[in-house]
Amino acid sequence: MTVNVETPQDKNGQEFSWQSLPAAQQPEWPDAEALRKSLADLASYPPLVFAGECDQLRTRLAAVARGEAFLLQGGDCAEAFDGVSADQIRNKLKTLLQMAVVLTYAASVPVVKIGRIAGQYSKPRSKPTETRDGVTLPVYRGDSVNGFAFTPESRRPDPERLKRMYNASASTLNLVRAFTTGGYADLRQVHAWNQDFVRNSPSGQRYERLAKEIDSALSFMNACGVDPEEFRTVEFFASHEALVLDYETALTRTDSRTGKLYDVSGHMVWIGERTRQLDGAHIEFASRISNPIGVKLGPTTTVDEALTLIDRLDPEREPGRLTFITRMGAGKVRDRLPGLVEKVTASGAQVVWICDPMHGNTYEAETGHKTRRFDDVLDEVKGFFEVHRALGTHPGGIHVELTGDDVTECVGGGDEVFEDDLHQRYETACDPRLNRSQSLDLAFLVAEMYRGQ
Ligand SMILES: O=C[C@H](O)[C@H](O)COP(=O)(O)O
Ligand SMILES: C=C(OP(=O)(O)O)C(=O)O
Repeated sequence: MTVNVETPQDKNGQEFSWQSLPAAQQPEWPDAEALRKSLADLASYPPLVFAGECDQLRTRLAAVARGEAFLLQGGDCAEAFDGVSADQIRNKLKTLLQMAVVLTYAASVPVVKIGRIAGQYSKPRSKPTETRDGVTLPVYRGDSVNGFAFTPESRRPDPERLKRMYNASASTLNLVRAFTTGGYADLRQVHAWNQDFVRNSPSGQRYERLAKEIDSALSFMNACGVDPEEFRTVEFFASHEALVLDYETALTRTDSRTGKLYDVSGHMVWIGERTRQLDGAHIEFASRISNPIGVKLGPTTTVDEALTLIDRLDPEREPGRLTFITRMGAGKVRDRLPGLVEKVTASGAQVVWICDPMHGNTYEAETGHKTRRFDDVLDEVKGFFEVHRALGTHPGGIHVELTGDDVTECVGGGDEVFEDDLHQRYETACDPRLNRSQSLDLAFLVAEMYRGQ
């Protein structure tokens, strides 16, 4: 399978259709010539993923849409260039693998695994600027655009960063591929993933008990002569928000097999709540590429918007093409979700429904930290399951912001973090993430809900 490397114009040398439409949340690059050079370089770089892999993911997501599998999508709120280290990548992957094992074993369902990884470097923001002690600077928009440090130099958008994003994504993906296919993700390693964790965490101990059961099952199968390849490697996909369209456009290429466009910066990309305007560039972009697409749906989404998004993004009604990632908030999910699911289902579309229980549940703690309560996260997932149960539709998965490190960014969980603890390890560059223990807690609770479904 090959993908041609073409410049980011269509075959007639014209701009792509989305390039003339209004695009929300784009950086104001101060140096047009530097931007042009960066994008020309990016357009000459090899693809990060192959079109055939994106198609494979679409097939897996079709199984989720049919109710035969569950999607686990998770990772950092914002990846950072200085987070591209073997330890950090391994910890994130380990957490996702442990969650997937819990879900697969405890809920007896195949789990499709997608990281918010190897490309999640750009952030939409509520305000274009940030003010501290009377000084106002451009807001941090992710490492792909500017620096987190609060100085004029650091906050100046720099298009060289787009190339750093490509390189950081390439290194990350390379290591992820090595971990998932090179022995680390072998199911016989279920204990090893937990080794540094088990002694001091209730969820780690619970996981250890489950790992022992898996071990016995594996030994039994081995004794019976069953040792399939699926136990040795893990299929893992990369996703990010397609936000900075200059970058995504430079990585959009024509698949030589089919002549179709693919965004080869990640297997799946999603369009965020702040950029899903029906007449905007992001939706037009998503409608032209053939990757599996996600769209975030917040509590103000109308049925008409959802149906129009389906017409625009999934005109062929192809299961696996479109994933709706709902992020209503714990207090609204039971009220806002049923109408959408009911009308979309009645329209005949077979989308994947997954729940992002993070973005509708953010609040500011008294300490000034942006945080989320584990109980709210859990309650939104519960509400999501309740709605789908009542309508007889499939609760297809979860989309979570998490890290493999023991940060203190969200409050609650079995190994409880209190608001007063938030300052201890508050390391996110944008929104608060579940730490490893909270992520495992969530996986166990979601597995119970799924079984109950
Ligand atoms: O991750 C989501 C958004 O980028 C984030 O919630 C925006 O945060 P802000 O409201 O601090 O700009
Ligand atoms: C910005 C994000 O979410 P939303 O678009 O739902 O606010 C995100 O998932 O990083």
